[in-house]
Amino acid sequence: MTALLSVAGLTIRDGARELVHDVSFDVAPGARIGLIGESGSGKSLTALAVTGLLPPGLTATGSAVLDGSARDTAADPAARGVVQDSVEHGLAGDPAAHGTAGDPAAHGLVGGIAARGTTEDPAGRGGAAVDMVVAPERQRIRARGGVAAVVFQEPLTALDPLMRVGKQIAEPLRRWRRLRGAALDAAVAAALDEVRLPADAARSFPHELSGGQRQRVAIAMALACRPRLLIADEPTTALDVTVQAEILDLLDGLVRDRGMALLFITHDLPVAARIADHLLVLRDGRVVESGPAASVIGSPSHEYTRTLVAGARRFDAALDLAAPPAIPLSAGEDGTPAVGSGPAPRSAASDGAPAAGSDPTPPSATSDGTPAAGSDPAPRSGAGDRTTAAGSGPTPRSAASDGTPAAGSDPAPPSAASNGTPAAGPGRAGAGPLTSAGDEIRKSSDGNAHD
Ligand SMILES: Nc1ncnc2c1ncn2[C@@H]1O[C@H](COP(=O)(O)OP(=O)(O)OP(=O)(O)O)[C@@H](O)[C@H]1O
Repeated sequence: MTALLSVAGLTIRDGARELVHDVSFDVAPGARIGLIGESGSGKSLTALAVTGLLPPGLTATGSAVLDGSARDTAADPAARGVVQDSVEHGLAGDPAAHGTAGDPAAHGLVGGIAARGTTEDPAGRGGAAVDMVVAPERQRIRARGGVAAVVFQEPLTALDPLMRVGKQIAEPLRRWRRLRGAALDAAVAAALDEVRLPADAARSFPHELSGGQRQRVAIAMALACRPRLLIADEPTTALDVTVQAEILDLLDGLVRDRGMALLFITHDLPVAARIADHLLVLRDGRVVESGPAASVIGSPSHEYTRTLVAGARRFDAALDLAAPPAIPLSAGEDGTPAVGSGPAPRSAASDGAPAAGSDPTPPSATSDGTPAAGSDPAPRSGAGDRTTAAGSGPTPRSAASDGTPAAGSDPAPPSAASNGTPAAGPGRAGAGPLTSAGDEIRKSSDGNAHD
């Protein structure tokens, strides 16, 4: 199967200084790859290089081929020759355009999608493979629009502060899918609905939305281009922990429903374990370990990965210690139901998005578009070896040589709190339904090695 993204020997330099060294991996259609590593390990630069958005001053060698040739031409306008062209607004999510790209202080750089606006590809070459390292900018722009879209950590700077979000979502739909009038309005409403925002959120300005709502808008904009690969660079890091979990759930569902491939960048192992099938562990600009998430987590072979896994286990163990005593689930003597015995009421999402099935909650703007009284403008600051991604064939990787649990594993079983409720990690969105890889973090903490 042809890879959607094939990265080979990617090396990124700042003058003579090597920031990313000889990184290689493939992302097959539908694969979910987690790129994990500590701050400064080169995750964001890798994402920027593969989307052709490296900041000025940095150079890349090697290749990063985005291949749109396998696109579904019936569903994909780009494959019919209508492709994205350029960043339209000064504030569109192109880090290079802001001069903030690569600035470690900016972390996620700027949020949103990598490119907006559309044009026609007169030659109808939207489906061609493009090496994002060496291709001319015009070709890279096409590939960004037609094949891959990016969601960054901070959505606010991706959004034009003076434009209602509906108009911002409409832009790629209008230009890219050539929708107009009622069809365009309906598509905007559908895009908002897909990210669980009510239709009248379209009339809000970005500052009238919460951070989670803004990230939903950025996701809607990214998906409007119908990309086959979504690159998400720490998309939940700037959000509080409950909102993180909701955005992760949303991304998880959208990627599944659309059959997209996902390159998910995070420093948070449980988050990566939850959303990715295959992990690449990056340290000091090098891939030190890669393989199916379950085996990387269950039997990490590199000392650095073992440290990451041990750290995640310690979080769970700490929560076990802090868990409240068990509360009996039986009814009280007076017949009142015991705490926790009833079904949890459905509530709106903590970022203000309505719970599935609930009535849409009006956003903070009134129907005429003016900010609602009391609406609170949210204060925001702004291995050298080739890896085959999940979905493109099994990657052999070694288990710990003697089969013993990883160094630093805690003896305490962290799999559930003492009252039987599932453990949840502080400061992370790993709570909730985990992939089997995520479960490995918990299971392997009982001292059993897993493969
Ligand atoms: N524009 C730039 N010029 C020079 N060095 C840069 C530039 N951008 C990033 N770097 C350096 O490259 C290295 C990798 O940075 P990168 O932003 O990719 O790390 P990261 O793993 O994404 O970290 P974080 O999780 O903190 O975003 C760091 O040492 C960083 O200081």
